[in-house]
Order: sequence, then structure tokens, then C-alpha cells
Amino acid sequence: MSRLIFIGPPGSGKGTQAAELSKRENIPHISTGDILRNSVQEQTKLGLEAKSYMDKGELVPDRLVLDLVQERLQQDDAQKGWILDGFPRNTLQAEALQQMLSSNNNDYDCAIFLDVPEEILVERLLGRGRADDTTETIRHRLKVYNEETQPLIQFYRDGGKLKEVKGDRSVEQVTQDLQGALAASISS
Ligand SMILES: Nc1ncnc2c1ncn2[C@@H]1O[C@H](COP(=O)(O)OP(=O)(O)OP(=O)(O)O)[C@@H](O)[C@H]1O
Ligand SMILES: Nc1ncnc2c1ncn2[C@@H]1O[C@H](COP(=O)(O)O)[C@@H](O)[C@H]1O
Repeated sequence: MSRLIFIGPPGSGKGTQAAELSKRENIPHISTGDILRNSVQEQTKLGLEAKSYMDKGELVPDRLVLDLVQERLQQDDAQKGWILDGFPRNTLQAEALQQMLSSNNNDYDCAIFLDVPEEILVERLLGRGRADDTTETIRHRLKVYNEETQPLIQFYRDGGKLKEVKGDRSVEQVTQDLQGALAASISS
């Protein structure tokens, strides 16, 4: 399992689990949110364009995100595998990823959906306290997730490589369930 896609609402634990798996599997954890936040901090052209969308909890325009992902997947450390966290975020991005991969004769191995009830997400995000973790922005990010990203669960289910993991347990329990789900998909 070396090309993995994490899907889940804000606060479902994608970043937490992807970081752990990245260490264990020695493959890069590619978080579009982290890359965009670094760009904002460094005031690059990308960061300056992305900031107003991120502050409001809107999706950054697809063309910006697709360029950054394409570039990132071409880097040396991503040739043996990767874990995508926060991308794709809508159907256009999911289809563009398929094209990027197939043009290199590649494919993803598994998409993982971390399922967590909304009231737990809000509590976790308010506790995390990132700049976009305010009550109003969280509500908006959840709305954007439900409208734009949630349909990808069916997209990946149709692809036959979706694993659903309950994310409303301890970090350690989720890690263990995830390991089990990935091991089962290798042996099946
Ligand atoms: N299983 C868990 N139980 C309790 N808290 C958790 C769990 N997993 C993650 N958290 C905490 O919840 C918060 C959100 O987790 P994380 O940043 O991994 O989510 P995310 O899905 O990457 O969110 P986003 O999409 O907003 O970046 C963090 O403060 C993290 O420490
Ligand atoms: N794939 C993405 N498409 C559009 N916008 C994105 C994408 N990934 C991240 N963003 C923007 O960054 C913030 C934070 O993302 P997290 O994944 O929650 O760290 C998000 O609200 C978008 O504005």
C-alpha cells in the first residue's frame, strides 16, 4: 500500500493518522492544507492568492491546488508512494488526480474515509485552535465539505478501493483499525 488518499470532514483526524502512517511506511505525507499554509506564511504568489479563501473556509481555486499537487507528486520522494491528505476535495480534483496518475501509468491503491459525527468534529476543531478553527469558519468548512467533498465517498466506493474507518475513537484505536483495514485490503 503506497498510494493512499485520506478523505474525511475537517477534524476527522486525517492529518493525525496520515502523519503516523507516513512515518511507519516511510512515504511522504502530502497535505494540501499544510502546503497552502506554508505558502501563506512565506507570502509566495500562491499564498497571497490562497489566503482570502482559506480565511473564509472556502476551497482555494482548483487550478492553484492542481498545479501544486502535480508539482509535489513529481518530486523524488513521491516516486515510491505518498499519502494525500486534504486532496482531492471535489469531483473535478478527483478526476484530475486520476488523469495525473494514469498519464504516468500509475493509480492509487486505497482511499480511506474517516467517519466522525459532526458534533465531535466541532469540539475537536475548537480545541485545536488553528486560525480557521473559529465557530463561524468551522460551520462553513463543514458545509463546503458536505456539498463538495462528501460526494467523493461514492466516487471512491465506485472505484472499489474505499476503506471506511470509524474515526470517533482514541487516536491509537483509529490507528489500529486503519492498519487492520489496510492489511485486509493487501491480502484480499
Ligand atoms: N481519534 C482522535 N480522538 C480525539 N482527538 C483527535 C483524534 N484524532 C485527531 N484528534 C484531534 O482533533 C484535531 C483535528 O485532527 P486533525 O488535524 O488530524 O484532523 P484533520 O482531519 O486533518 O482536520 P483538517 O481537515 O481540518 O485539517 C486535532 O487537534 C487532533 O489532535
Ligand atoms: N484540495 C484543496 N482544494 C481547495 N482548497 C484546499 C484544498 N486543500 C486545502 N485547501 C484550503 O486550505 C484550507 C485548510 O485545509 P485543511 O485540509 O483543512 O488543512 C481549506 O479550508 C481550503 O481553504
